[in-house]
Amino acid sequence: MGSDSQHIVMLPFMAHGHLIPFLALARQIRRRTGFTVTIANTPFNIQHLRSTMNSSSSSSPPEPSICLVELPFSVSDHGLPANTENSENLPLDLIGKFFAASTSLRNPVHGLLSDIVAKEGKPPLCVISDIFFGWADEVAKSVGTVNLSFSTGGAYGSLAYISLWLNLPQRKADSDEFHVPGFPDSYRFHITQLHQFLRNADGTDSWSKFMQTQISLSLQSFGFLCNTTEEIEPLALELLRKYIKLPVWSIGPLLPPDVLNGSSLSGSGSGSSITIQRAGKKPGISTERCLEWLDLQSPVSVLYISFGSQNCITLSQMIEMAIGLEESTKPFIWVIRPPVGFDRKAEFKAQWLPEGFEERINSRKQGLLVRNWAPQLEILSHKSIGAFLSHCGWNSVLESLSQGVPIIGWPLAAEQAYNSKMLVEEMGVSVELTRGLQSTITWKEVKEVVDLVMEPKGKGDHMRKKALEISMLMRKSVKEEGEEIGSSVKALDDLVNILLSKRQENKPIA
Ligand SMILES: O=c1ccn([C@@H]2O[C@H](COP(=O)(O)OP(=O)(O)O[C@H]3O[C@H](CO)[C@@H](O)[C@H](O)[C@H]3O)[C@@H](O)[C@H]2O)c(=O)[nH]1
Repeated sequence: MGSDSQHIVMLPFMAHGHLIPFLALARQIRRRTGFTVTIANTPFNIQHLRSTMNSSSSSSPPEPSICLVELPFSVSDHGLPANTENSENLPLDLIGKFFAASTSLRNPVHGLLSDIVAKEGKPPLCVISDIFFGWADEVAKSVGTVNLSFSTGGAYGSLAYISLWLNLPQRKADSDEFHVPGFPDSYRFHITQLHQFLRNADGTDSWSKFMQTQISLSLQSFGFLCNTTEEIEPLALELLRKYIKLPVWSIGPLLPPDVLNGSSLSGSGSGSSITIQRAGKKPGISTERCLEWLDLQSPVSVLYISFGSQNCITLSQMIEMAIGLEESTKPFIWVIRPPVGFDRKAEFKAQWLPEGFEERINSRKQGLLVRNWAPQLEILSHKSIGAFLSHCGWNSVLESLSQGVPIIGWPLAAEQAYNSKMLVEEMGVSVELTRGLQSTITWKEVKEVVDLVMEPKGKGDHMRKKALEISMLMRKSVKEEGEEIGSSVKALDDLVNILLSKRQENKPIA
């Protein structure tokens, strides 16, 4: 597909779990089409994206540039403390304010799109906006283009999230288990799978109002993009299409190119031969140190533990987890963030863990604690990794499965519990340890599940086999050359062709 001086504008929500796949999609569009791609966001997040892109270009072949535009956004105008332009540092009680504040980007986005029209003499080919930015549809239409709503989740998780917020079926349920519109009758969701915001929602509270408004507006878009593939979520995509009544292009998994184009998988991972570019955030440990530590471990023996870019567990849950890990004697890497209720930027404190824990696991060479941020993809792609204890954020799920690594789920927020449900019930690549912050998990339960998955010739082997099959399907879906172009690459080509032909016909496409 040749360059045709077209321009696409992308609007991610201000959270790492959204910025990362948006950037991957921007790169994919740029590589595949040569179009100009602009990502617009608040100043902090633009700086983050800029440093991610700069750090990638040092060892990879140079990539065509993506334009980054800063939109004015003042946290104090919205009653938010300093340094909260990204969800990572927000305490739970301010998350609602943060979401509400995001609607203030509407006018700056309108200004940006109008400037593009004035400068280029035509509107951008399309806007691709986060599902939380439902207002972007009207803004796109007002300058004569279309909006595509992009869910950075998978198809199953997105459908559950959309339907739960729009219908609040738990309100009408007469038991803890209930049906969610859009899913077959036999699929039951449990009240404990809903985050407290959703559990408390009654349609009049501020969360319901935000979610119902933004999701409904998003569903008026020209189409819907989903970070998944036809191969790994065929049924969920069918259900999603039927439910939202919009064309859905599945253009994932959106991962750095080397992750899926790298050397063939062996065992649980592709080994450290893959160079994966991340950053923008400083790891709490150097990648070299992590890989050196992993090199000392046996293949498929290490448990990697992380709860993503913004979630953390409670102090008592951390203590039980630590005891369970120590008792299991299995090697592990654990990304430690301040427990719930502590300052999100607090320095690591030994009191968060049982007395002498770090010294003991260091002296036995059993574990490695990483403060705040780990080079996750590099870790997951190392051959010593046997499983990932994860909150089931969708990027973590895709990254884990792309490396054939099975999952121990501990969903905490957003659509994570629905992802976890699918990983267990549909894909057979995960066991759920527990869910939520209310869970009174004990160290014995931690040890039991870790043993179940990590013992050789145990359940983990079966899950690993399934995860490896999924990783192969992912590779197939992003194949860019040869006779069999992958389904996700075709989906992106198809979308671009539709947008271009509408424009050439000079038909109004909104
Ligand atoms: O120490 C860390 C922690 C995270 N990451 C990266 O950060 C991203 C985290 O994304 P994800 O696993 O999806 O978790 P969240 O940051 O929690 O993502 C939010 O966005 C996702 C996509 O919409 C949703 O699925 C989640 O529920 C929502 O919490 C991944 O790419 C990780 O590789 C690191 O590199 N190092």
